[in-house]
Parts: sequence; C-alpha cells; structure tokens
Amino acid sequence: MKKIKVSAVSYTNTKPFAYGIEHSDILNKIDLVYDIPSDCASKLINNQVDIGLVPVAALLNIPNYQILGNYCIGSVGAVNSVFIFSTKPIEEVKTVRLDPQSRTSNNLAKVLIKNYWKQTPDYILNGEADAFVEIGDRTFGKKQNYSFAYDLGEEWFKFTGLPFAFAVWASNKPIDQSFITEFDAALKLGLDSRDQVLLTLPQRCDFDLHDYLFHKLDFNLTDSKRTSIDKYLELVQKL
Ligand SMILES: C=C(O[C@@H]1C=C(C(=O)O)C=C[C@H]1O)C(=O)O
Repeated sequence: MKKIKVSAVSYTNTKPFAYGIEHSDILNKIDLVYDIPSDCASKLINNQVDIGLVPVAALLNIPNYQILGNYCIGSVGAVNSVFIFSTKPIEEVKTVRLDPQSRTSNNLAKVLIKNYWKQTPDYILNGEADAFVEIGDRTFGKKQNYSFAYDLGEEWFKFTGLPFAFAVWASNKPIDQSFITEFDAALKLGLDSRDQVLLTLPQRCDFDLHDYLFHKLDFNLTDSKRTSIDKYLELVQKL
C-alpha cells in the first residue's frame, strides 16, 4: 500500500502527538517528517505531503482542504509559547518584526493589533523593531526578559471570549475515514501518555514543561475552537 505522507510540527507542543504516532501501528502506513510550522504549511500547499499539522492561517491557501479528526494545537487563554515581546507597551510600538517560522501567530498578532489594540505599526521580516512575534520552543524562559510579553492565546481570549487553535491536522485530498479514525486514536494515545513524554524531554528550570503540556496547551478540537478558527480566518482576510 502506498504510504501517506505526513508533515508534523517539530516543536515540543507536538511531542505528545509524535509519541502516539510512533507507538502505534499507523506508523507503518505513513512517511512522517517533522518541520517548522511554515514548512508544514508550504509542503501541504505544494502537495509534497498528503497531511500536515498546519498553521490554521495556511488553510486559506489550500484548495479543498479537509480538517481531520478531533485534535489540534490550541489553548483556552494563555498558551505560554506564542508572544509579542516588547520593550514598550503595545500602544507605543511603531514596528513589529514577524517570526519567519510562523503563519498563524504572525496573522494573529496583526488581527489583535488592528482590531483589539487598534494600532497601525509597520511589520517587518528582518532587522530592528520595537517588538517582535515569536513562537515555539525558542520562547521558553524568555517571558521574564522583556518588560512586555503579550501571550497571544490570552489576548485572543480577552478579545473574543473564545479558545484558539493555532494548528490543525489537515489534508489537501480526500483521506479514508478508517485511516482518520486510526490516526486520531494514535494522537489520543500520545495525549494519554504525556507523563511518559515528559520523561523524554530535557528538564529546564526556566520553563514548566508539565504545566505547558497539561494545562497551557489544549489539544481538543472543540466546536468553540472551530468557531474561533472561522472568526480568525474572517479577520485575517480583512487585514
Ligand atoms: C502554540 C504554538 O502553536 C503553533 C503556532 C503556529 C504558527 O504561529 O503558525 C503553527 C503551529 C504551532 O506550532 C507554538 O508554536 O508555540
């Protein structure tokens, strides 16, 4: 049987999913690679893979996409790994540098700055800026280094009252329901094994990995997260 090509996020937030897949028979049915989120997106857009854990912002660029299963990378309020770091309050920020590894959070920053904080800074990709967006493991332990650290999961919750989904499992072609069911079961196994996953991670004193995997990240793709994705994508299209 031809293997299904899957691109998953290479950050700690995906370790539970990776553990579940790697400890399930489904591993024999897929070719699995780990990529930074922007590459998960481009690989699914360019049809280099069949399924990706893709930044939700990229869904706008995938014709006929299908969101698969019941799990995502999300949060209900603070996520603790998606920030705007700044030396000034957001109302005084004139330039914001975006994170090249991100698709969702760059746009989430723009949506919140426009609609919630009602500011109009310039956005740059390189160089010095008053503030910058950063996602993933590179943010661990950095919160304390900046006078202002805006957690974008938390700010989205304050703005909308909704949880958020940063990335979802999506395909660019129809996938058999039996495969999706088996894939979802593997993801659940991983979430149920988070205590074992934590034993495999290098411990750090500046960041609480247990709190991150159990309490900050919220992996259930609930109806309110689906509503939130629709609202977010609508606002991204109006940027
Ligand atoms: C919570 C996170 O969610 C992520 C943020 C993404 C983005 O901004 O495009 C994409 C995938 C997820 O890894 C994180 O990376 O810290």
